[in-house]
Amino acid sequence: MSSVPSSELRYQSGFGNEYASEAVAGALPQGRNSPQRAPLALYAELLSGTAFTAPRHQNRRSWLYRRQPSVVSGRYQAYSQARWTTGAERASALAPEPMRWHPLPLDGAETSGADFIDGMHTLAANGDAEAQVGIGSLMYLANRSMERRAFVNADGELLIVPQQGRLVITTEMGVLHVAPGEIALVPRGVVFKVALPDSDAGHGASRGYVCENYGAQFHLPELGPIGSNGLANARDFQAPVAAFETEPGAYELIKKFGGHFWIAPMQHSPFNVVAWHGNLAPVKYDTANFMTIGSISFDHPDPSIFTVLTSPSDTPGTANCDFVIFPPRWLVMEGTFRPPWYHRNLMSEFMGLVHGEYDAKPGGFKPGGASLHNSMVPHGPDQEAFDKASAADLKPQKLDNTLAFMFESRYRFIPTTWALQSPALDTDYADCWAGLQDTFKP
Ligand SMILES: O=C(O)Cc1cc(O)ccc1O
Ligand SMILES: [Fe+2]
Repeated sequence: MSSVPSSELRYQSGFGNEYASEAVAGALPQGRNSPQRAPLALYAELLSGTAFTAPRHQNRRSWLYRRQPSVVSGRYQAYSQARWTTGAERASALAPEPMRWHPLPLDGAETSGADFIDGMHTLAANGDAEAQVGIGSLMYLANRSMERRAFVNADGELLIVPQQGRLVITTEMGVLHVAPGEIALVPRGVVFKVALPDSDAGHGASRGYVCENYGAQFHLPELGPIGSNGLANARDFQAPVAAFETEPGAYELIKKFGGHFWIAPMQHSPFNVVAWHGNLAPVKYDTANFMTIGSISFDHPDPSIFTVLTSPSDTPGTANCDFVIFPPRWLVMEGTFRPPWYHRNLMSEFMGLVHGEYDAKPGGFKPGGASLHNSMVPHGPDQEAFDKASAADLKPQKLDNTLAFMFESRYRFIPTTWALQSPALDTDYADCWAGLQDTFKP
């Protein structure tokens, strides 16, 4: 990729703004998108991530100026990736139980020789990609970089949350370096590949979480009374600068299309975009830049104050998916039980832990694990957390060195058969609440 050393990597700042970048000076047409002959004998190609007629504030599209248009590729054949399923599997009734998975093993059969695509596993999903509704909650376990192999997803955008191992995400629009603690968002239809520099250097497998969003694109939440600053600030999102590969030779392009996988040979690199402009772009974001807001008086606020990105549904305020983080923060609430309350919610909650401890489950929820509390399934702090927080001296306390997150959806998540049969399923999860005795003192 015009091999850019990471120290020289540059990014464009912002979320959903009009970016513009050229890897070769003069490659971007000026004053129009589609001149009779594009500069430098490039082909102009439009990539739209929304309908042409989507309202202006939601409309996302970019113009790519490339050495050959995307349509130049070999024919597609079926490709097998049985662990990456799409949408809700409804084969059997699902018990209304809280569910949890231990960290998926990094040295298991799933990982060996797998790259980011082959190592993807759907744990739970809802909705239907054809209907452009719902999300999948996935985990990748991989130890091999994608080299002359690229991927494109027609079924949704991918929100990538690395948990172990850095990622180098080469996209048509340039390169993103993404480390645990950071996230990346790759729009539907953008071709990319993922290299695993830590795995390549012998530091073991790479693992992380992915939200495959079949619905409306993620955008920043409204801030309401918070005002014009705070939470994830648009400025802290980083889009790549244009870069293209120069090495000749063949590629494989894997495509996810209608829940099925396809593979086509290409005689050239799909990373051949010399310049681009527009507001549809992959981005990365460092969660360390999240301006966290909390209660400075009393009570535990709703976790919606931790929303980084939201994918709306057609019911206002009732998201297809909210991406919510639980970052390091101070707890200062007075006269308050500080961890999450016991609760039953309309919304369904899939959670993961990047590192550290989660305050509602200090022992049982491990980095690389996952939990699922579907709509109206009761849950809350485990006994250890309840006992500690009920007796705690309420001086200011820093929850440090931690990053949990939640994919929260209005639609119930259906775990996959693979996830239900996995040895990582924590069949004793509900025991963490079993000791909460009736201590009523009338
Ligand atoms: O269940 C959970 O751990 C997630 C969560 C956290 C919180 O602070 C409030 C509500 C909620 O669902
Ligand atoms: Fe919850």
